[in-house]
Amino acid sequence: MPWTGACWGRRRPTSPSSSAFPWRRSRPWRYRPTACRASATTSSSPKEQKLDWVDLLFLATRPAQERSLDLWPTKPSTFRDTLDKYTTELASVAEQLFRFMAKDLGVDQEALLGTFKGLPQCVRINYYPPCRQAGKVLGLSPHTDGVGMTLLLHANDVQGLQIRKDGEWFSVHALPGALVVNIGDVLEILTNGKYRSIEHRAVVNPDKERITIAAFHSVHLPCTIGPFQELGDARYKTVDGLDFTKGYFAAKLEGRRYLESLKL
Ligand SMILES: O=C(O)CCC(=O)C(=O)O
Ligand SMILES: [Fe+2]
Repeated sequence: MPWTGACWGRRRPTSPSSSAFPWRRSRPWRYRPTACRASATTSSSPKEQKLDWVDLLFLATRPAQERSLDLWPTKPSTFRDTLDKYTTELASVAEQLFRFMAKDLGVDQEALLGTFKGLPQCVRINYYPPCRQAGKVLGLSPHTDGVGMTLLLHANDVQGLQIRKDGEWFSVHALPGALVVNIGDVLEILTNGKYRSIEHRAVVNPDKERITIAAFHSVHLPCTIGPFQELGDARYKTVDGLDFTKGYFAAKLEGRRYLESLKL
């Protein structure tokens, strides 16, 4: 997403120790409010407020000058290099997918790619600890991604992603090692609703920890986000890229979906 820097986030009330996240032993939690979404799930009353059952590490990975390397873990020693290589490969996958989509839609490839110029990218590494009362918590509450496209890897092949269709939740059974491609709000606007951004959430496993890596591919700022003219009468307002980002987070904090307000 179009944030910069990095953050250490803690989004659940208790925090059992874990060998999967060695940096947790060496550093206290650190927050950079300007660089992360550290909000808890919103609800009508603070008493009912629930926190997501997830520990997360959020890092800006592209463009390279946006990286806050001081916040990139140094343990294991392969972490930085591996993340660098992995995210570089993912950016190429995202570019190819954007090209295929443009071809499929009959819109100019370069115009579509121009919105994502330089392939700005952030990564969110999610660690969902097991929870005996899994039915009472959510790993990640329902949301849509405020980006073009998210590539999600089930790093330890434990399932838990669900999508909402026609008001019902369905489990996604990701193939081992496969990337799940999530369409984000920006692509829904650009494609005039031909590609729909999907509402999703993560549930927690009672016995197994779950680790996922979400790579968000967001717009290049400054830009404007609006439907391609080739795709018929606009069904969404055109909005400035920065205003979109602000609107997305403001609405999210209030438990609303910003995209709805952009529909014509
Ligand atoms: O971990 C998952 O299954 C979903 C992650 C996700 O939706 C996100 O990080 O935005
Ligand atoms: Fe998501």
